[in-house]
Amino acid sequence: MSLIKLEDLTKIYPPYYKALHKISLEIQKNAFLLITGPTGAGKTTLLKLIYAQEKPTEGELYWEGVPYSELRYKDIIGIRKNIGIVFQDHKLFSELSLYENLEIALALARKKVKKIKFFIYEWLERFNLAHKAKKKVKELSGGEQQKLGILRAIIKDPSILILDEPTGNLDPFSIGEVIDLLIALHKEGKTILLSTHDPTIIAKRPGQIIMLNRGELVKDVDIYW
Ligand SMILES: Nc1ncnc2c1ncn2[C@@H]1O[C@H](COP(=O)(O)OP(=O)(O)OP(=O)(O)O)[C@@H](O)[C@H]1O
Repeated sequence: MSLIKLEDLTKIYPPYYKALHKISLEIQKNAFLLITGPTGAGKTTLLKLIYAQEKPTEGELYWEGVPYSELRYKDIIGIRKNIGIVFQDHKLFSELSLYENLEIALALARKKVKKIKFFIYEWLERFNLAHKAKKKVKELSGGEQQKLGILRAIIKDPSILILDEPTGNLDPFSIGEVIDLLIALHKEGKTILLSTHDPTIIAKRPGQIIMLNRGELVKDVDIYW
């Protein structure tokens, strides 16, 4: 059974803007799915529907076979515990340090960690940010903030990572670093859903690539490339 199934999903924003039109897709556990397509194509909307942040106008989503429309609030909270999400505008606490942002992420996820300082520094090291641990987020470059946004999503150890354009502000070197990290996390068993325009990431082909255009799933790019 697929982890997440989308069936004929249509999303219309008021008054009548069709952001997605009859999208059907199955996402398996441990998939690495790249969602690409031009700006305004519906990529963010698709990820919001999967995260249950928006509801479809028509169609249905299934989580391990259970329709989203039958999920109660507490079930949705349960699902979200398994998901680490990286927003386009990363939503970090800019007056707090990198270390404090990660500490808060762990506390909010109610993740108990022995030797928390060591744990956080190990992750910062893996992202090449340990030397900046005590700096305030507002003192970081845009790219460093994006890396921290990804790290904050990963540190609570979710089984699924949803990343919406996570490399928008990054230089080519940092994009390479981030994609290699995501590939490593995928090998460790994570399911990764990533929306991107970035040619470097698409060229790496870490998994299945789908393309949206004006809300339509125009092609499974895997078939053509
Ligand atoms: N809350 C909303 N209300 C009305 N229209 C919306 C809303 N959110 C998105 N849209 C519209 O739906 C369409 C799809 O938006 P979406 O953000 O999903 O695209 P995208 O592919 O992620 O674009 P980008 O690559 O620029 O982030 C756009 O035309 C957008 O203006």
